[in-house]
Amino acid sequence: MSHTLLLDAASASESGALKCKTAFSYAEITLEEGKIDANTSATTKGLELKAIQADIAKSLSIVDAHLVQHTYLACNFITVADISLACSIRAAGPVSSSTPNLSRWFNTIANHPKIAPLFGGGSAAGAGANSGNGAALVDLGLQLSGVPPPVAPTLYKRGRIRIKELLSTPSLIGSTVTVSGWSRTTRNADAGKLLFVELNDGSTTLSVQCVMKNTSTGFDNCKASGGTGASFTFTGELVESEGKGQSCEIQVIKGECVGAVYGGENMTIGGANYPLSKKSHGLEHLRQHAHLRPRAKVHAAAMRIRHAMAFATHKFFNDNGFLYIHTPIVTCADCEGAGEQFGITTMLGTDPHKTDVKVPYVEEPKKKEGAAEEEGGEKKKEGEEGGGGQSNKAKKKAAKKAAALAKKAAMAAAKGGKPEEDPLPVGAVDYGKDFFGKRANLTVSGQLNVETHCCALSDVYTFGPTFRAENSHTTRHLAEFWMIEPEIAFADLHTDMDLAEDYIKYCVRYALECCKDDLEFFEESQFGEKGLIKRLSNVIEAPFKRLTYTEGIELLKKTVADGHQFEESNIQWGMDLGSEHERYLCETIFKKPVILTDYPKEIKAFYMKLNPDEKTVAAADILVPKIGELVGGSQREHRHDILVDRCKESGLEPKAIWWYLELRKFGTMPHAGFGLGFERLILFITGLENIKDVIPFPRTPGVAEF
Ligand SMILES: NC(=O)C[C@H](N)C(=O)O
Repeated sequence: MSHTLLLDAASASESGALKCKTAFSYAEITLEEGKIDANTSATTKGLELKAIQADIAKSLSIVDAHLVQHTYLACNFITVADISLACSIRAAGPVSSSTPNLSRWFNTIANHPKIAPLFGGGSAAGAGANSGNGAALVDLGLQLSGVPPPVAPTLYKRGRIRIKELLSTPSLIGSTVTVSGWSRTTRNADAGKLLFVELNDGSTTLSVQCVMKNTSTGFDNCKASGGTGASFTFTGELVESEGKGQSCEIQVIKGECVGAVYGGENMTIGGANYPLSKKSHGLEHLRQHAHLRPRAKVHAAAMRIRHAMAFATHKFFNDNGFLYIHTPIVTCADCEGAGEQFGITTMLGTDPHKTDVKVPYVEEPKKKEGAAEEEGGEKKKEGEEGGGGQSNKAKKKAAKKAAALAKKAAMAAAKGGKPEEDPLPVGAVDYGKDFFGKRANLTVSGQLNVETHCCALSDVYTFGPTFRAENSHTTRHLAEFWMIEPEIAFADLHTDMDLAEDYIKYCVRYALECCKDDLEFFEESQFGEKGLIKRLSNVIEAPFKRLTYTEGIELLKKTVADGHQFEESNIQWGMDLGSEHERYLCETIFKKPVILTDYPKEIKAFYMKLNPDEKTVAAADILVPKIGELVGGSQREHRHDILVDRCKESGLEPKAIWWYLELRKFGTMPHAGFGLGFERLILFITGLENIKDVIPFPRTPGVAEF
């Protein structure tokens, strides 16, 4: 591994402190034998062994300090820097107990499923290290998408440092730094000669204390800030803190109150009417101030985890060779067939107070002069058809024509071709005159669209907002929510669920590794969950329980027979399980995530593959403690004729999705996919209870204020 490459990778790290003199020469020094490897550069050879060892120890302690706040060396994922240093350390011998973070990091790298076999099980003292094996690197997946360029900001940095970086870089102690953010609290001391500002910039749940003396530039301006919520920029020296509960603080040289809080009477400076004052607020109060709630620790932590999970999602799928497909938000197909879509139209105009809005409707067909003649020579005088009157003969003819058209459309649909449109009933809203020329809706799922790309690009996923106009008032439903929907080619339900389980476990592992501070916050918070980190750790340790719907029903029946009461205790095969049943299975019976498969076809969507028993479909739901259903997926019905039948059985017009049916005509193949509700994943990870608290601006019936 080239040193230059390694140093480049390391310099992409947030901490420049990694660029020490010989840290990366470590690879080439056999410490145990006390001699210098023959490949070592001349410069290194020239150094005294003792000096080298001291330098290495110092370098490793810097790396160790860096790893207090970072999972990996350079990025939030394994890079070439981690692999190379891990290979070197493995070659050199056990990691010293004086560098516990390095030891934790090494174990993480060495136990990575792709690296562990190369490391002979992950022990630093084990045999069989193969740090320079090209084939092994191919196996690591590094070649699949190439190695991304290092993130090396040159233009946008603004000379300020984020508080997370500041608090995790001990080498900054003694240097001059600039921070910007919002005050959590401000406090005067020493008869007004000192000002303490607890500053947070959203990069971490922690704040940094900024101490201003009356001799610092901008003291009076900062003192008149109005307190909690004001925005500041401070420049000063980072020093070790004497106070309890914080490692360092900033002795401010120059401060500026950028935006004061005008929460006093008549918009004067003051905190009286600032809605997010210092005291702790309930979640409902925060929801009512959705524009300010990112300032609250609980929402900020939820948003950081939301970001991390979005990033982890893209990373997981990208690194497994999936392509991200942007499926449309406007659609004319109803994927779930549940009639719960939001329609969109431009026919109402843009002025909400306009009084003369007229929605076009389908009128009775008017007879044109000459047209009647063509159709039967019944020429009428102008005005005769006024009032909607048609002669019996004309009516019959129109009906005959409509019937013929309908037959033609049905035939075309059955064959899978693009049908001609049916004539609309008189009086129906004429969406033909609307923007898209037909009724359009906000999508309820990207699945049908993403399947088209699966049928060419193999493994794909979509991740975007979806909309359901259900009148649900629960803590688990939103009218606008985000869904991740992968679709895999040449795959059955079993592989589909393997993917879902891997993906969920990856997200949990990612959160445990990269969102430690925020998870600890939720563990402690009154709104979070005691034992959260343990619950999450358990999720990744054991396989999810898999059983069929039929087996699940039997277990629930037994539960009722044994005396347990559900709100719905009449458990019957064929019923749609309620959240109480789903939660009982995973929380009480199995105490872990449960994958329930093979549901009755009547309660599932038309596109799910009919099983050989012809009663059930190859569907699967993943039920998790606290939430209930987190994932819903299926193997898709890829046989054309059966799909058309299932479509009709479900009361859907095959012709409305003629293009979807055509996929089964041209090179069909087994494929499968699932949908995971993103907000439910965030509830699962944070331990929060209400879905409205894990999305910036929740949309529920009657609520779209912000
Ligand atoms: N992609 C999927 O399988 C998700 C499914 N269409 C749903 O909306 O729940």
